[in-house]
Amino acid sequence: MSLPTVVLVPCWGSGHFMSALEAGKRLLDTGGGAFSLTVLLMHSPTQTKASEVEGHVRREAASGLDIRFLQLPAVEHPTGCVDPVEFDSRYAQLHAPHVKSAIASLQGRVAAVVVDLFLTTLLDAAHELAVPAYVYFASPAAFLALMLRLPALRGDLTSAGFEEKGGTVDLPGLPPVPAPYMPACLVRAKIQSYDWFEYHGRRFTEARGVIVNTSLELEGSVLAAIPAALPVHAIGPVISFGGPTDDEQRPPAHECVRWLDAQPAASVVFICFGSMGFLDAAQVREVAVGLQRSGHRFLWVLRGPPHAGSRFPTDAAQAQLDELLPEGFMAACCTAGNNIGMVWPAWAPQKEILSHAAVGGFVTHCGWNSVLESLWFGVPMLPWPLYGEQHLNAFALVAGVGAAVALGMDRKKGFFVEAAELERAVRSLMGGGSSEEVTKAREKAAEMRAACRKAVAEGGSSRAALQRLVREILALPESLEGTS
Ligand SMILES: COc1cc(-c2[o+]c3cc(O)cc([O-])c3cc2O[C@@H]2O[C@H](CO)[C@H](O)[C@H](O)[C@H]2O)cc(OC)c1O
Ligand SMILES: O=c1ccn([C@@H]2O[C@H](COP(=O)(O)OP(=O)(O)O)[C@@H](O)[C@H]2O)c(=O)[nH]1
Repeated sequence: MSLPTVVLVPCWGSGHFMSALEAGKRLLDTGGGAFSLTVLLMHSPTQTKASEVEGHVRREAASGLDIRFLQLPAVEHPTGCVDPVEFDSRYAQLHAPHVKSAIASLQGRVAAVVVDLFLTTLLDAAHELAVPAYVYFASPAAFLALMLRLPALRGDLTSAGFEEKGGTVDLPGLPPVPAPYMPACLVRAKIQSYDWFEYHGRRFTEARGVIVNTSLELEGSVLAAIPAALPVHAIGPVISFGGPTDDEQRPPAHECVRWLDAQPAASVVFICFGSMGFLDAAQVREVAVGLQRSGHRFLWVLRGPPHAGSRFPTDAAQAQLDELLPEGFMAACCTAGNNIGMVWPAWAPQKEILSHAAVGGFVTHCGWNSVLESLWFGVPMLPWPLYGEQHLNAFALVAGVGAAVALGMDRKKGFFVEAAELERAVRSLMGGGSSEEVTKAREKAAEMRAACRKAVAEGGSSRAALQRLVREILALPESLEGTS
C-alpha cells in the first residue's frame, strides 16, 4: 500500500521554489517516513527560470529522499498583465484543472496540499477534493499581517496607493510604519497588484493554516498579533544548505570564496541584490564611487539588466563590467597591486559568502531569504530595498529586529542612493564605529544568529511548530483517501 503523500505546489523561480522545497523536505524529515512528498511542477514561464528549476529538481531527485516530481501540462501565458504578481497569479490559476486531476490521480491518501503564497487560486482544487490545504509563505510574518489587513486599509487609499496617503500605517506588532516603507508593490500607483495581494490575503483564511518562513524569536510580536482564527505555523528560518558535505565530493572553491580566503577577518562588505535586483548605470556609478571612497574591502555582485523584452527581472544578463563601471574603477580597486575589491558579474554563492569569516557586513536588497541567511550567519546589514515587500523588511530590520543600520535614500528619485551616503553608511557599518546604532546592529546580529539556530534545533520554537504541524497533518481522517 502506498504511503500517504503531502502535495507541494511551488512557484517557479529560485527564491520561492527553493524555500518551498526546503520546507517540504523538513516536513518529510519530521514525518519520519510516515508520508512521502509529491511536488507538482508548472512549466516555468521563461527559459532562465526553467533551467533554475530543472537544476534544483535534478539535485533533489538524486538525493534519495522520498520526493516525487510530477510535471503538469503546459498552459497558455495570460495576456495583458500589468505586473509580475498578476502574471504569476493568473498563470497559476490556468493550471487549476491540471492540479486537480494530478491530485485526484495520486495513489494512496493525500494528507495535505501546500501551495505557494501566490497560488491561492489552486485552493479550490484542494477544497473540491476535500483535501486539507495549507499556504507556504516564503516572506516574513509582517507582510502576512499586512496582506490580511489590506481589505481594511483599502478604504483610506486613493488609486495612488500608500504613497499619496503619507503618514504611518499601523501594523499590529510593529512600530508605526512610515508610508514610504510600505511594500513597493503597494506604495505607488500599483493598485492592480494591491488587488492581487488583497485577493491572496483573503484566500489565506480559507486554508487550514499558513506555514511561514519565520520564527517566534524573529517576529514574535507580529505573530502574536495575527488573528487567532488563522493558524500560523512559524517553522523558520527555512534555509536550504544543499550540496555535498564531504570534502571529496565538494567542487573546488568558487572564485569569490578564494578571494575572500585572502582577506582579513570581518573586513569585507558584501553587496548583493538577490535574484532579480539590478541597478541602472547612474546608480552603479554612485555605488562604485561610494565604495572606493569608503576605503573598505568589498565583494560586489553586480548583475546586468534583464534581457531585452523580458517581463521578468530575474532573467538578468551577465553584467558587462567595462560598460557599467566608471573608468579607472577596476584598476584602482581590483588589480593585483591594489586588490581591495572584487566585482562578480553573475550568480554568486551567497550563503557560502555570508558564512565566510572575512565578511563583516552585507548591503542587501532585503529579500527575505537574504535577510534570514544574513541573520543565520550573524552578519549585520545595510538595507537597500528595491521591490516586492522589501521596504517593509528593511523597516522591520532597523526599527524592529535592530540588526541593521539605516541607509539614506532619496525616495522622490526612485530610492536613489548618493555615493556620499553609501560611503558614510559603509564606514559606519564596517569601520569599527562605536555609534549606538552600529553597536546595537552587531550585537543584535550575533543574538539573532544564536536565536535562529536555537529555533530550528530540537526543543526550539520552530522545530516544535513543525512537529505540531506534522501531527496535525497525520491525524487527518481516513475519508481523505485519494480517488484512485
Ligand atoms: C512579495 O511581493 C513580491 C514578490 C515578488 C516575487 O516574485 C517571485 C516570483 C517567482 O516566480 C519566483 C520568485 O522567487 C519570486 C520572488 C519574489 O519576491 C521575493 O520573494 C522572496 C521569497 O521567496 C522574498 O520574500 C523576497 O523578499 C521577495 O522580494 C515579486 C513582486 O513584484 C515583482 C512582488 O511584489
Ligand atoms: O547571486 C546570487 C543572488 C541570490 N542568491 C540567493 O537567491 C536567494 C534570493 O532570495 P531573496 O528572498 O533574498 O530575494 P529574491 O531574489 O527572491 O528577491 C537567496 O537565497 C540568495 O542566497 C544567490 O545565491 N546568489
